[in-house]
Amino acid sequence: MKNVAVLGAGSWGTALASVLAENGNETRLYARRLSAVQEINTYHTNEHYLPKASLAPSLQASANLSEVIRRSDVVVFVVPSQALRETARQVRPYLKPNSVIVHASKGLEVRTFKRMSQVLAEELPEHANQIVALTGPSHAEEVIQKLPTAVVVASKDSHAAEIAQSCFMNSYFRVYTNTDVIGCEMGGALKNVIALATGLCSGMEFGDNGIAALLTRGLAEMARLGFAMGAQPNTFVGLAGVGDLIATCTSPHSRNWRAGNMISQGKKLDQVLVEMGMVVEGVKTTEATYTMAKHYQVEMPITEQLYQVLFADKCPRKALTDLMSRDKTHELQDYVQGWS
Ligand SMILES: NC(=O)C1=CN([C@@H]2O[C@H](COP(=O)(O)OP(=O)(O)OC[C@H]3O[C@@H](n4cnc5c(N)ncnc54)[C@H](OP(=O)(O)O)[C@@H]3O)[C@@H](O)[C@H]2O)C=CC1
Ligand SMILES: O=C(CO)COP(=O)(O)O
Repeated sequence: MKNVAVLGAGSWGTALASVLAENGNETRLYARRLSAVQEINTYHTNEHYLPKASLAPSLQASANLSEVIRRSDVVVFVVPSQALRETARQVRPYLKPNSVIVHASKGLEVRTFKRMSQVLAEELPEHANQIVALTGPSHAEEVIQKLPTAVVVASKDSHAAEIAQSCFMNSYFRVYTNTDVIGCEMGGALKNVIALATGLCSGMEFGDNGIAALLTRGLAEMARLGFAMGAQPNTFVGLAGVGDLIATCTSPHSRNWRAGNMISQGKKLDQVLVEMGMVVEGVKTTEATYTMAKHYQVEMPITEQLYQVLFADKCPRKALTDLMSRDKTHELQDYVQGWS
Protein backbone atom coordinates (compact mmCIF):
# COMPACT_ATOMS: atom_id res chain seq x y z
CA MET A 1 0.00 0.00 0.00
CA LYS A 2 1.29 3.46 -0.88
CA ASN A 3 0.68 7.09 -0.09
CA VAL A 4 -0.81 8.42 -3.32
CA ALA A 5 -1.78 11.85 -4.64
CA VAL A 6 -4.14 12.27 -7.60
CA LEU A 7 -4.19 15.69 -9.28
CA GLY A 8 -7.37 16.58 -11.14
CA ALA A 9 -10.85 15.78 -9.80
CA GLY A 10 -12.60 15.48 -13.16
CA SER A 11 -14.18 12.24 -14.30
CA TRP A 12 -10.99 10.25 -14.80
CA GLY A 13 -9.02 11.61 -11.84
CA THR A 14 -11.97 10.92 -9.52
CA ALA A 15 -12.50 7.38 -10.84
CA LEU A 16 -8.78 6.52 -10.59
CA ALA A 17 -8.51 8.02 -7.10
CA SER A 18 -11.48 5.94 -6.00
CA VAL A 19 -9.83 2.76 -7.33
CA LEU A 20 -6.59 3.61 -5.52
CA ALA A 21 -8.38 4.34 -2.23
CA GLU A 22 -10.45 1.17 -2.48
CA ASN A 23 -7.23 -0.81 -2.99
CA GLY A 24 -6.07 0.35 0.44
CA ASN A 25 -3.69 3.11 -0.68
CA GLU A 26 -3.84 6.28 1.42
CA THR A 27 -5.21 8.46 -1.36
CA ARG A 28 -5.63 12.24 -1.54
CA LEU A 29 -7.37 13.84 -4.51
CA TYR A 30 -6.47 17.42 -5.43
CA ALA A 31 -9.46 19.47 -6.64
CA ARG A 32 -8.96 23.14 -7.44
CA ARG A 33 -12.56 24.05 -6.46
CA LEU A 34 -13.48 24.02 -2.75
CA SER A 35 -17.06 23.05 -3.60
CA ALA A 36 -15.76 19.82 -5.19
CA VAL A 37 -13.57 19.10 -2.14
CA GLN A 38 -16.51 19.52 0.23
CA GLU A 39 -18.80 17.36 -1.89
CA ILE A 40 -16.26 14.52 -2.15
CA ASN A 41 -15.38 14.57 1.56
CA THR A 42 -18.96 14.92 2.80
CA TYR A 43 -21.06 12.89 0.37
CA HIS A 44 -18.42 10.74 -1.42
CA THR A 45 -19.80 11.88 -4.76
CA ASN A 46 -18.71 14.08 -7.67
CA GLU A 47 -22.06 14.68 -9.36
CA HIS A 48 -20.88 17.01 -12.12
CA TYR A 49 -18.34 14.58 -13.51
CA LEU A 50 -19.67 11.19 -12.38
CA PRO A 51 -23.41 11.51 -11.81
CA LYS A 52 -24.99 8.97 -9.43
CA ALA A 53 -21.64 7.31 -8.63
CA SER A 54 -20.46 6.48 -5.10
CA LEU A 55 -16.77 7.03 -4.44
CA ALA A 56 -14.61 5.04 -2.03
CA PRO A 57 -15.43 6.43 1.45
CA SER A 58 -11.74 6.49 2.43
CA LEU A 59 -10.89 8.88 -0.44
CA GLN A 60 -9.93 12.34 0.88
CA ALA A 61 -10.05 15.45 -1.30
CA SER A 62 -8.15 18.68 -0.71
CA ALA A 63 -7.56 21.99 -2.47
CA ASN A 64 -4.18 22.36 -0.76
CA LEU A 65 -1.54 21.18 -3.23
CA SER A 66 1.38 20.98 -0.81
CA GLU A 67 -0.68 18.96 1.69
CA VAL A 68 -1.72 16.53 -1.06
CA ILE A 69 1.79 16.05 -2.46
CA ARG A 70 4.27 16.21 0.43
CA ARG A 71 4.01 12.63 1.74
CA SER A 72 3.18 10.93 -1.56
CA ASP A 73 5.22 8.02 -2.93
CA VAL A 74 3.15 8.06 -6.12
CA VAL A 75 1.76 11.21 -7.78
CA VAL A 76 -0.86 10.72 -10.52
CA PHE A 77 -1.51 13.63 -12.91
CA VAL A 78 -5.00 13.52 -14.48
CA VAL A 79 -5.52 17.05 -15.79
CA PRO A 80 -6.24 18.00 -19.42
CA SER A 81 -3.11 17.77 -21.59
CA GLN A 82 -2.82 21.52 -22.14
CA ALA A 83 -2.78 22.06 -18.33
CA LEU A 84 -0.17 19.40 -17.53
CA ARG A 85 2.92 21.62 -17.80
CA GLU A 86 1.54 24.30 -15.51
CA THR A 87 0.34 21.71 -12.99
CA ALA A 88 3.77 20.02 -12.95
CA ARG A 89 5.43 23.40 -12.33
CA GLN A 90 3.18 23.99 -9.31
CA VAL A 91 3.85 20.52 -7.92
CA ARG A 92 7.65 20.42 -8.28
CA PRO A 93 8.59 22.19 -5.01
CA TYR A 94 6.63 19.69 -2.91
CA LEU A 95 7.67 16.37 -4.49
CA LYS A 96 9.59 13.74 -2.49
CA PRO A 97 12.84 12.73 -4.26
CA ASN A 98 11.86 9.16 -5.12
CA SER A 99 8.19 9.58 -5.92
CA VAL A 100 6.92 7.72 -8.94
CA ILE A 101 5.17 10.09 -11.37
CA VAL A 102 2.18 8.65 -13.23
CA HIS A 103 0.06 10.48 -15.79
CA ALA A 104 -3.25 9.39 -17.27
CA SER A 105 -3.80 12.26 -19.72
CA LYS A 106 -4.32 11.43 -23.39
CA GLY A 107 -3.12 14.16 -25.67
CA LEU A 108 -0.24 16.20 -27.08
CA GLU A 109 0.84 19.66 -26.01
CA VAL A 110 -0.34 21.73 -28.95
CA ARG A 111 2.29 24.48 -28.50
CA THR A 112 5.30 22.12 -28.52
CA PHE A 113 3.88 18.89 -30.08
CA LYS A 114 5.30 17.05 -27.06
CA ARG A 115 3.92 13.89 -25.49
CA MET A 116 2.81 14.04 -21.86
CA SER A 117 5.82 12.15 -20.47
CA GLN A 118 8.12 14.54 -22.34
CA VAL A 119 6.36 17.53 -20.77
CA LEU A 120 6.69 15.97 -17.30
CA ALA A 121 10.36 15.10 -17.85
CA GLU A 122 11.07 18.73 -18.78
CA GLU A 123 9.23 20.16 -15.80
CA LEU A 124 10.27 17.52 -13.24
CA PRO A 125 13.89 16.76 -14.25
CA GLU A 126 14.71 15.13 -10.89
CA HIS A 127 11.98 12.57 -11.57
CA ALA A 128 12.51 12.15 -15.33
CA ASN A 129 13.43 8.47 -14.99
CA GLN A 130 10.40 7.54 -12.88
CA ILE A 131 7.60 8.61 -15.23
CA VAL A 132 4.78 6.20 -16.08
CA ALA A 133 1.94 6.65 -18.61
CA LEU A 134 -1.37 4.98 -17.75
CA THR A 135 -3.53 4.45 -20.82
CA GLY A 136 -5.90 2.02 -22.55
CA PRO A 137 -9.66 1.53 -22.97
CA SER A 138 -11.13 2.92 -19.77
CA HIS A 139 -14.23 5.08 -19.57
CA ALA A 140 -14.41 6.61 -16.10
CA GLU A 141 -18.17 6.01 -16.02
CA GLU A 142 -17.57 2.23 -16.24
CA VAL A 143 -14.54 2.05 -13.93
CA ILE A 144 -16.50 3.77 -11.15
CA GLN A 145 -19.19 1.08 -11.55
CA LYS A 146 -16.44 -1.55 -11.17
CA LEU A 147 -17.04 -2.95 -14.65
CA PRO A 148 -14.09 -5.06 -15.88
CA THR A 149 -11.36 -2.90 -17.40
CA ALA A 150 -7.80 -3.57 -18.63
CA VAL A 151 -5.19 -0.82 -19.04
CA VAL A 152 -1.46 -0.41 -19.61
CA VAL A 153 1.21 1.34 -17.57
CA ALA A 154 4.17 2.24 -19.79
CA SER A 155 7.57 3.35 -18.58
CA LYS A 156 11.26 3.16 -19.45
CA ASP A 157 11.74 2.15 -15.82
CA SER A 158 10.13 -1.25 -15.26
CA HIS A 159 10.32 -0.83 -11.47
CA ALA A 160 8.29 2.40 -11.64
CA ALA A 161 5.75 0.70 -13.92
CA GLU A 162 5.44 -2.23 -11.49
CA ILE A 163 4.84 0.12 -8.54
CA ALA A 164 2.01 1.77 -10.50
CA GLN A 165 0.69 -1.64 -11.55
CA SER A 166 0.52 -2.81 -7.90
CA CYS A 167 -1.21 0.36 -6.69
CA PHE A 168 -3.98 0.27 -9.30
CA MET A 169 -4.59 -3.42 -9.95
CA ASN A 170 -7.61 -5.18 -8.45
CA SER A 171 -10.30 -7.70 -9.41
CA TYR A 172 -12.04 -5.38 -11.89
CA PHE A 173 -9.09 -3.19 -12.93
CA ARG A 174 -6.37 -5.24 -14.62
CA VAL A 175 -3.08 -3.46 -15.32
CA TYR A 176 -0.41 -4.61 -17.79
CA THR A 177 3.09 -3.16 -18.03
CA ASN A 178 4.72 -2.06 -21.30
CA THR A 179 8.04 -0.42 -22.15
CA ASP A 180 6.93 1.32 -25.36
CA VAL A 181 6.10 4.73 -23.88
CA ILE A 182 5.91 6.46 -27.28
CA GLY A 183 3.52 3.87 -28.72
CA CYS A 184 1.27 3.80 -25.66
CA GLU A 185 1.07 7.60 -25.40
CA MET A 186 0.51 8.09 -29.12
CA GLY A 187 -2.18 5.37 -29.17
CA GLY A 188 -4.05 7.15 -26.37
CA ALA A 189 -3.71 10.57 -27.98
CA LEU A 190 -4.48 9.66 -31.59
CA LYS A 191 -7.52 7.48 -30.93
CA ASN A 192 -9.30 10.68 -29.84
CA VAL A 193 -8.83 12.12 -33.34
CA ILE A 194 -10.40 9.04 -34.92
CA ALA A 195 -13.19 9.07 -32.29
CA LEU A 196 -14.09 12.64 -33.28
CA ALA A 197 -14.16 11.58 -36.95
CA THR A 198 -16.26 8.52 -36.10
CA GLY A 199 -18.80 10.60 -34.14
CA LEU A 200 -19.01 12.95 -37.11
CA CYS A 201 -19.52 10.12 -39.59
CA SER A 202 -22.06 8.33 -37.37
CA GLY A 203 -24.03 11.56 -37.30
CA MET A 204 -23.90 11.63 -41.10
CA GLU A 205 -25.53 8.20 -40.99
CA PHE A 206 -22.61 6.20 -42.21
CA GLY A 207 -23.40 2.51 -42.26
CA ASP A 208 -21.44 -0.16 -40.41
CA ASN A 209 -19.17 -0.62 -43.44
CA GLY A 210 -18.07 3.00 -43.34
CA ILE A 211 -17.45 3.04 -39.59
CA ALA A 212 -15.41 -0.19 -39.81
CA ALA A 213 -13.37 1.36 -42.63
CA LEU A 214 -12.79 4.52 -40.60
CA LEU A 215 -11.58 2.63 -37.54
CA THR A 216 -9.31 0.33 -39.52
CA ARG A 217 -7.78 3.01 -41.71
CA GLY A 218 -7.63 5.27 -38.66
CA LEU A 219 -5.55 2.66 -36.87
CA ALA A 220 -3.26 2.43 -39.91
CA GLU A 221 -2.51 6.16 -39.79
CA MET A 222 -2.12 6.17 -36.00
CA ALA A 223 0.51 3.43 -36.29
CA ARG A 224 2.20 5.17 -39.22
CA LEU A 225 2.81 8.39 -37.27
CA GLY A 226 3.67 6.47 -34.10
CA PHE A 227 6.27 4.41 -35.95
CA ALA A 228 7.82 7.53 -37.49
CA MET A 229 8.18 8.91 -33.95
CA GLY A 230 9.90 5.77 -32.67
CA ALA A 231 7.00 3.60 -31.44
CA GLN A 232 6.78 -0.14 -31.98
CA PRO A 233 4.03 -0.90 -34.54
CA ASN A 234 2.79 -3.85 -32.42
CA THR A 235 1.77 -1.51 -29.61
CA PHE A 236 -1.03 -0.27 -31.88
CA VAL A 237 -2.65 -3.72 -31.88
CA GLY A 238 -2.64 -3.71 -28.06
CA LEU A 239 -4.82 -2.08 -25.41
CA ALA A 240 -3.36 1.40 -25.96
CA GLY A 241 -4.06 1.22 -29.71
CA VAL A 242 -6.89 -0.85 -31.12
CA GLY A 243 -8.29 -1.48 -27.61
CA ASP A 244 -8.82 2.18 -26.86
CA LEU A 245 -9.90 2.87 -30.44
CA ILE A 246 -12.76 0.37 -30.06
CA ALA A 247 -13.79 1.70 -26.63
CA THR A 248 -13.76 5.34 -27.67
CA CYS A 249 -15.18 5.05 -31.17
CA THR A 250 -18.10 2.79 -30.24
CA SER A 251 -19.26 4.31 -26.96
CA PRO A 252 -21.66 7.12 -26.16
CA HIS A 253 -19.53 7.69 -23.03
CA SER A 254 -16.83 9.16 -25.25
CA ARG A 255 -16.74 12.95 -25.20
CA ASN A 256 -14.71 12.92 -28.41
CA TRP A 257 -17.29 10.77 -30.20
CA ARG A 258 -20.12 12.94 -28.87
CA ALA A 259 -18.36 16.14 -29.95
CA GLY A 260 -17.97 14.80 -33.51
CA ASN A 261 -21.60 13.78 -33.50
CA MET A 262 -22.72 17.27 -32.43
CA ILE A 263 -20.65 18.84 -35.21
CA SER A 264 -22.41 16.60 -37.73
CA GLN A 265 -25.66 18.23 -36.57
CA GLY A 266 -24.33 21.60 -37.70
CA LYS A 267 -23.12 22.91 -34.33
CA LYS A 268 -19.98 25.05 -34.30
CA LEU A 269 -16.90 23.72 -32.55
CA ASP A 270 -16.84 26.48 -29.89
CA GLN A 271 -20.45 25.82 -29.00
CA VAL A 272 -19.84 22.05 -28.78
CA LEU A 273 -16.93 22.54 -26.37
CA VAL A 274 -18.99 24.79 -24.11
CA GLU A 275 -21.95 22.38 -24.12
CA MET A 276 -19.71 19.42 -23.29
CA GLY A 277 -18.39 21.03 -20.07
CA MET A 278 -15.56 18.48 -19.98
CA VAL A 279 -12.32 18.19 -21.88
CA VAL A 280 -12.48 17.02 -25.53
CA GLU A 281 -8.81 16.18 -26.06
CA GLY A 282 -9.17 15.21 -29.71
CA VAL A 283 -9.64 18.83 -30.83
CA LYS A 284 -6.17 20.05 -29.78
CA THR A 285 -4.67 16.68 -30.70
CA THR A 286 -6.03 17.01 -34.25
CA GLU A 287 -4.37 20.43 -34.46
CA ALA A 288 -1.03 19.08 -33.21
CA THR A 289 -1.19 15.89 -35.29
CA TYR A 290 -1.94 17.74 -38.52
CA THR A 291 1.35 19.62 -38.17
CA MET A 292 3.30 16.61 -36.89
CA ALA A 293 2.21 14.49 -39.87
CA LYS A 294 3.69 17.12 -42.16
CA HIS A 295 6.87 17.32 -40.08
CA TYR A 296 7.37 13.52 -40.18
CA GLN A 297 6.16 13.34 -43.82
CA VAL A 298 3.55 10.78 -42.90
CA GLU A 299 0.24 10.42 -44.73
CA MET A 300 -2.72 10.87 -42.36
CA PRO A 301 -5.69 11.47 -44.67
CA ILE A 302 -8.43 11.09 -42.02
CA THR A 303 -6.68 13.50 -39.65
CA GLU A 304 -6.10 15.93 -42.50
CA GLN A 305 -9.77 15.97 -43.52
CA LEU A 306 -10.92 16.27 -39.90
CA TYR A 307 -8.55 19.21 -39.42
CA GLN A 308 -10.14 20.96 -42.42
CA VAL A 309 -13.64 20.35 -41.03
CA LEU A 310 -12.77 21.55 -37.51
CA PHE A 311 -10.53 24.48 -38.30
CA ALA A 312 -11.19 25.52 -41.93
CA ASP A 313 -14.99 25.14 -42.03
CA LYS A 314 -14.84 22.41 -44.67
CA CYS A 315 -18.15 20.68 -45.34
CA PRO A 316 -18.00 17.16 -43.83
CA ARG A 317 -19.58 15.63 -46.96
CA LYS A 318 -16.90 17.21 -49.17
CA ALA A 319 -14.28 15.85 -46.75
CA LEU A 320 -15.74 12.38 -47.19
CA THR A 321 -15.72 12.66 -51.00
CA ASP A 322 -12.09 13.78 -50.90
CA LEU A 323 -11.17 10.83 -48.65
CA MET A 324 -12.86 8.28 -50.88
CA SER A 325 -11.39 9.64 -54.11
CA ARG A 326 -7.74 9.59 -53.06
CA ASP A 327 -5.20 7.84 -55.32
CA LYS A 328 -5.29 4.04 -55.46
CA THR A 329 -3.02 2.37 -52.96
CA HIS A 330 -2.07 -0.97 -51.37
CA GLU A 331 -3.92 -1.71 -48.12
CA LEU A 332 -0.76 -2.78 -46.33
CA GLN A 333 1.39 -0.05 -47.85
CA ASP A 334 3.42 0.33 -44.64
CA TYR A 335 4.27 -3.39 -44.52
CA VAL A 336 5.04 -3.44 -48.26
CA GLN A 337 7.55 -0.67 -47.65
CA GLY A 338 8.97 -2.59 -44.65
CA TRP A 339 7.97 0.11 -42.11
CA SER A 340 10.96 2.02 -43.42
N1 LIG B 1 -12.88 10.55 -18.67
C1 LIG B 1 -12.35 9.39 -19.02
O1 LIG B 1 -13.04 8.36 -19.06
C2 LIG B 1 -10.91 9.31 -19.36
C3 LIG B 1 -10.13 10.44 -19.49
N2 LIG B 1 -8.79 10.31 -19.79
C4 LIG B 1 -7.93 11.45 -19.91
O2 LIG B 1 -7.78 12.07 -18.62
C5 LIG B 1 -7.51 13.47 -18.77
C6 LIG B 1 -8.47 14.25 -17.88
O3 LIG B 1 -9.75 13.97 -18.39
P1 LIG B 1 -11.08 13.99 -17.54
O4 LIG B 1 -10.88 13.71 -16.12
O5 LIG B 1 -12.03 13.13 -18.27
O6 LIG B 1 -11.48 15.53 -17.75
P2 LIG B 1 -12.67 16.34 -17.12
O7 LIG B 1 -13.03 17.39 -18.10
O8 LIG B 1 -13.71 15.38 -16.65
O9 LIG B 1 -12.00 17.02 -15.82
C7 LIG B 1 -10.89 17.86 -15.93
C8 LIG B 1 -10.30 18.11 -14.56
O10 LIG B 1 -9.14 18.90 -14.71
C9 LIG B 1 -9.32 20.16 -14.05
N3 LIG B 1 -8.78 21.21 -14.90
C10 LIG B 1 -9.31 21.69 -16.05
N4 LIG B 1 -8.51 22.65 -16.55
C11 LIG B 1 -7.49 22.78 -15.70
C12 LIG B 1 -6.36 23.64 -15.65
N5 LIG B 1 -6.14 24.54 -16.62
N6 LIG B 1 -5.49 23.49 -14.63
C13 LIG B 1 -5.72 22.58 -13.66
N7 LIG B 1 -6.77 21.76 -13.64
C14 LIG B 1 -7.64 21.86 -14.65
C15 LIG B 1 -10.82 20.33 -13.86
O11 LIG B 1 -11.08 21.16 -12.75
P3 LIG B 1 -12.46 21.95 -12.59
O12 LIG B 1 -13.53 20.92 -12.34
O13 LIG B 1 -12.22 22.84 -11.42
O14 LIG B 1 -12.68 22.69 -13.88
C16 LIG B 1 -11.23 18.88 -13.62
O15 LIG B 1 -10.93 18.51 -12.31
C17 LIG B 1 -7.68 13.78 -20.27
O16 LIG B 1 -6.43 13.85 -20.86
C18 LIG B 1 -8.46 12.58 -20.80
O17 LIG B 1 -8.17 12.29 -22.14
C19 LIG B 1 -8.22 9.08 -19.98
C20 LIG B 1 -8.96 7.94 -19.85
C21 LIG B 1 -10.35 7.96 -19.54
O1 LIG C 1 -9.99 7.80 -23.16
C1 LIG C 1 -11.12 7.47 -22.93
C2 LIG C 1 -11.54 6.04 -22.82
O2 LIG C 1 -10.45 5.18 -22.87
C3 LIG C 1 -12.17 8.51 -22.76
O3 LIG C 1 -12.46 9.05 -24.00
P1 LIG C 1 -13.19 10.47 -24.14
O4 LIG C 1 -12.22 11.51 -23.66
O5 LIG C 1 -13.52 10.58 -25.59
O6 LIG C 1 -14.42 10.42 -23.27
